[in-house]
Amino acid sequence: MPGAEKLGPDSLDGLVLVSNPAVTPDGRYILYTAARVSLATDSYESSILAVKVDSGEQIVLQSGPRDSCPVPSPDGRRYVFARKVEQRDRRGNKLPGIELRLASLDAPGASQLIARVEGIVSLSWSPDSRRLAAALPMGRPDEDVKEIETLPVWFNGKGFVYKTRIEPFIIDVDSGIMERIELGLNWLQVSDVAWSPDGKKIAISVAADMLRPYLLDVYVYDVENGEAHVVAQGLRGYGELAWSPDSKLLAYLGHRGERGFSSHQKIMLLNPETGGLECLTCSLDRNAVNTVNSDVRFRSCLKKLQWTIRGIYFLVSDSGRVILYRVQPGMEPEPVLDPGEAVVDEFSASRDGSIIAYTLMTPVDPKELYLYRGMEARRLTRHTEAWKRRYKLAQPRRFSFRASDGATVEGWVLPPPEGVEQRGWVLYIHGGPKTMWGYGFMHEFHVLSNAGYTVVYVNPRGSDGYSEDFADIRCRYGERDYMDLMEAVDYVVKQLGLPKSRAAVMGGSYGGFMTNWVIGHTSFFRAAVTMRGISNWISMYGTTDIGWYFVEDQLCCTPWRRSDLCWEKSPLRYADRIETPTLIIHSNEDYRCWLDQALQLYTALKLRGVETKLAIFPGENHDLSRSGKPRHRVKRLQLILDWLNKHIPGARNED
Ligand SMILES: CSCC[C@H](NC=O)C(=O)N[C@@H](CC(C)C)C(=O)N[C@@H](Cc1ccccc1)C(=O)O
Repeated sequence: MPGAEKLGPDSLDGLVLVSNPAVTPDGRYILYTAARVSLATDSYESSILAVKVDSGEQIVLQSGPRDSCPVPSPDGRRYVFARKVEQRDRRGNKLPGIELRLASLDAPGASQLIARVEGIVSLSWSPDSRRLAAALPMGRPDEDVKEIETLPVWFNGKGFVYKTRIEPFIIDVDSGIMERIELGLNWLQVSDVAWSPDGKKIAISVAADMLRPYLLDVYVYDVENGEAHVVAQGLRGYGELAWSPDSKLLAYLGHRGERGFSSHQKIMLLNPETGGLECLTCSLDRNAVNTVNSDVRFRSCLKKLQWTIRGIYFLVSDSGRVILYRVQPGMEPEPVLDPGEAVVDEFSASRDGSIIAYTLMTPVDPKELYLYRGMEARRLTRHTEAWKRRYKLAQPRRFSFRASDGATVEGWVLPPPEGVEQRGWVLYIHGGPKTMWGYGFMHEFHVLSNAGYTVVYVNPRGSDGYSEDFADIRCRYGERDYMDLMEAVDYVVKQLGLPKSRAAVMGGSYGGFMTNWVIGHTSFFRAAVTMRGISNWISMYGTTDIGWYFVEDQLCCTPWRRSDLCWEKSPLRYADRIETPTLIIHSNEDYRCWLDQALQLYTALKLRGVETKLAIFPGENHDLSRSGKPRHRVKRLQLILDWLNKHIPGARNED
């Protein structure tokens, strides 16, 4: 029976975010994190729980409130986890602080501090369960005047990183003694570490070229003699690594940059002896990672690929769904767990691959923990059930249409729930551009739909979930992607009967860029909300964490090479055409798309007399809508609703 309460902005309160399903290698326990959103404490209160696979019994391992990321040991007896601690330097600047702790699965509660670190990028147990390979960020910014000689200066979610190197270590878990693995590099950012099953080697993927940090080299470190040698160079992508069960081969998650940052992530087989590389998933022509958008996720430390005796497991984004796949060298990739119109969000497999723990979500179900065994899927938790019972959630409907160049474009409409009067509708544009809308749970969409707005969300060209060619809009931002979106608008008006005069457009990041672009090219929409967006590619280039290489790759220009193109593709260039009332939302620590992007648009609209408002969220970053402080998230949603309600009048008979 659906509940009667309206799902408003503050319905975030009490929602439990289930994440990090980590099965012990022997398949006896599944450890996971449950984080409760609390408006009272303005935080995510996270604890670590476990389910006994055989009995289904649930155990609280760490009651929190800031514990997450359990990583079980190979012998299945212990686990390490992260405890967030508040740290400040002498001047009171906030510093990220993590305690890496060790606990026993037989004695819930008790835990022992291993190390106090600034973050954890990657962890991998030694097969004897006595040591950990770790990639840890080292080096803090100057407390007062920042004296900077490197790039990037800052990084979204991390702050000033100009002195940070991400270095590989071996940690003895019982003594806490940390030993640095020397790779002989001056500047390095390790992205992953993987200890081989025979215990002899640690594979490390690392960026060593400060000006091209997207280029990754793979090293193999010999644990016995302490020597490291390069086995592959100049790879790209996520850089995650997994050893074959016989410790002879490596699986590498990434690509060779065939289509720059528009390339699909692929599972590549790397022979560390010969340096030979073979693509195992190219025939799929789908991205071998999960890129579906959702705003109900919590920190997870699970690997994105895992090699068991049954093969290499990984997720695939496909037409809004996320499917668990497996591939064996020399064979074609095969789906293992296709959830239908749903998303397998994260997974882990037992050593023999017979047990798979995963989280699953649908557009109307926030994430819960599931178990897959013997071809059967079983739900193990019900953390979100009571929350769900309070509200009425509408079901989205999928549509597709043939774009003017013949391609098929997919989208969904989420109407208001039964009994809620339709006020208007919103075209909501996703970020990336290489992410996808689909079957992920979007709390924000339900807030809009409960307020009477049908949400229209479309995967235009540039999106993920389709072929690599579909995702590749390099040098052509604002062209085919814009046409797909406006053709979708035409479709929902003509075919689905959405009212022409009560439409708004909104989006974040690339979706914020596109919102700015849309209002500079049409006055169709009554209101716009642009969030964490881009208005000027020239200033974007040099002010952000990834700007200097992402802009060149995607826009094909720099401020001094083909700058005319950067400017031609900048929404600010068309500011004199904008008539749409526009709410601009930005965070003052957004180092992905810096605040100058919002300020320039705001100033232009103000001077031109277009109705506008700028909301700056202090202490928040690019991820405000997904992991910002709960009260800020509520405030943000309220601002959006107020703007829509003001500019989309409920004039029902206008069309
Ligand atoms: C180093 S290449 C990856 C860039 C990245 N793409 C991921 O989707 C990205 O941050 N893109 C921005 C726009 C870009 C700065 C022009 C973006 O649109 N981000 C999206 C996607 C995203 C989703 C979840 C977490 C991070 C990014 C957004 O913020 O919604």
